[in-house]
Amino acid sequence: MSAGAAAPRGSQTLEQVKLEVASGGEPRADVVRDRILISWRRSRLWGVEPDALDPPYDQGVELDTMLGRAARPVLDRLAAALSGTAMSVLLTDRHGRVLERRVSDASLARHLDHIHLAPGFSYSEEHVGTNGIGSAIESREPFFVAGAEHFVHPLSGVSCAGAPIFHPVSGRLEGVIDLTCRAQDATPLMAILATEAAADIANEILDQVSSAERALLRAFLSANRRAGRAVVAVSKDLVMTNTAAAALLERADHVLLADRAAEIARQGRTHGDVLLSSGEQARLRLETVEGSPGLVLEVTLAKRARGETARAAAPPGRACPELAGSSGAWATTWATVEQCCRSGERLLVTGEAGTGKLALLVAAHRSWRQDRPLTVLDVAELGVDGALARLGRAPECCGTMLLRHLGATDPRSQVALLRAAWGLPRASVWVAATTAARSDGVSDLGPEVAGFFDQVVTVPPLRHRIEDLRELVPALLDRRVGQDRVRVEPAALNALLRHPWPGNVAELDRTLASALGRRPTGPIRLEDLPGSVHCTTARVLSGLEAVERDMIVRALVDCGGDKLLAASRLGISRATIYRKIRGYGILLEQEAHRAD
Ligand SMILES: Nc1ncnc2c1ncn2[C@@H]1O[C@H](COP(=O)(O)OP(=O)(O)OP(=O)(O)O)[C@@H](O)[C@H]1O
Repeated sequence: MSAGAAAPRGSQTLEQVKLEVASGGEPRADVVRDRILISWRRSRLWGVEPDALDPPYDQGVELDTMLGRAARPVLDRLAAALSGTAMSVLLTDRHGRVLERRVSDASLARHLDHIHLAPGFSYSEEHVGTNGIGSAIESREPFFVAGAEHFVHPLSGVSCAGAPIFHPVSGRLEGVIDLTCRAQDATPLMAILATEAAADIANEILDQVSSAERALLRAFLSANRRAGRAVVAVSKDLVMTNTAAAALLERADHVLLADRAAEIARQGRTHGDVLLSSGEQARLRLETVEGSPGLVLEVTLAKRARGETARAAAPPGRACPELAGSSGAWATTWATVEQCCRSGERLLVTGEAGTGKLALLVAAHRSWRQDRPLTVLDVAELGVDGALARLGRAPECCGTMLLRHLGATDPRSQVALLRAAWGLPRASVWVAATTAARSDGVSDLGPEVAGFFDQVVTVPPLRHRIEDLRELVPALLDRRVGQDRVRVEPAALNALLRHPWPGNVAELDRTLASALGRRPTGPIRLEDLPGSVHCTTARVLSGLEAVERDMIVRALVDCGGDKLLAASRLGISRATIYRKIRGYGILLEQEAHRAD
């Protein structure tokens, strides 16, 4: 039986139209189905060649995964039902890599081997062009491709129908279930079967979802029914939002809320405030969920005076005049530091490395105690004995005493240092300390330390106030090369704005220094930025991997984003460069633009 969709329409054959698309032409839309035409255009952009079939192979297929376990009974049922027919069933991961194949017809099995439609091979659109698996992934919908509708000629002998499998709770794409047969045996029922099988697998996943996640889901649904306002559920791996929360929150807020909620919960509180990335101040109500480490949050915007704008409402004070940044989160932090400096309250400043903890304290000193001496004791550099000795001589200092990197020593020594500092006359010496907190908010301080301080403030990581980057970049460049001498081109700025900055402002400063090394007089372009900025992977790379990543980024940039050319320059295969691009999460120029 023929599915009919592959029949040529109009005077041109599908092959002629395809060749026209492959060479950059724009054929009449009525000659080929719209979805197929769009997919052909994507295939051309991926650099897929119509005559070649060269899917990359990765032998590390793992089936003892949530998807593999959920799919097994469905594959068994489907394979039993199709036994004796010339129809195959395949399961792939979310990147189109075949995980499992069931086929009872020996001749079809040989043909599938011939076209590499077998476990380990990737059938993503990026690698083999239009096909039921890769095109279902790209379109996020069931996708049927009949014979000659495949972009590459070697696949025109088969027809396939793929259906995406979505996680029933998080909505994330998990994989694809696909039915493939010889082109002449295709039937429209294939798409229906694949769609039903995908739904069955999603149900199996739901059954597998741990009881903790189910408890979280139940609590989320009940809060959603009850609250009538924005509700968010957060756990280590997932964030669920109701419609009101989805309208209120940006993607960056998800991390922000998860971090802030964990912080509030650690302090044993059920309410807290958070500054959203829009600049709106929001109030959080936390609900712990029995049987789950996840939390359900109700988010309410703080009330504003009529006519007041969000940005004006958020920062309780002005931004620090000496430092770059005017986001609400930064202004709030500065307001606390400034107020403590003014009143002499003893302050502990925590935050991830390089966020600007010391910079804030020094700026506060310059604003309010400029005429008095400033002493910075770096515990990491001086050691406990060195720092204690300097504190012993400190009574002459009637200004500001900053203990930097307090967590660099053990808890007993921390207390010894604080006792010594607390011996300084409070009326004349302002004492503050900084300590690093990891990205999960945990700091290296002993349990007694917080009790020494009047106030504790956490400097938000740069990724939580990423809008400040637009001010930080010119400020940091000015400091290195002088007023307005170098600017950053928009594509490069976009790449900087997309980077998560685990090393915060200090990492941004190093990145700009490295770019200036390449182009001292600017303007700084995308290709001047180090490899780390072009990548989205959160994995910590080994030294060798970092070198390899940088080489690939540089080759891609030199070749104007042409992956094939870059692969031949580097002497690696097309499949390898695609695998590396995906593995390192390398962001190409056109993708950086697309994010605008
Ligand atoms: N808002 C800002 N404007 C301009 N420069 C900044 C700003 N914040 C930080 N910097 C610069 O970034 C670098 C790192 O800042 P700083 O040393 O204060 O961070 P830190 O959080 O104290 O670091 P660590 O965790 O290593 O102790 C410094 O060069 C600092 O001058």
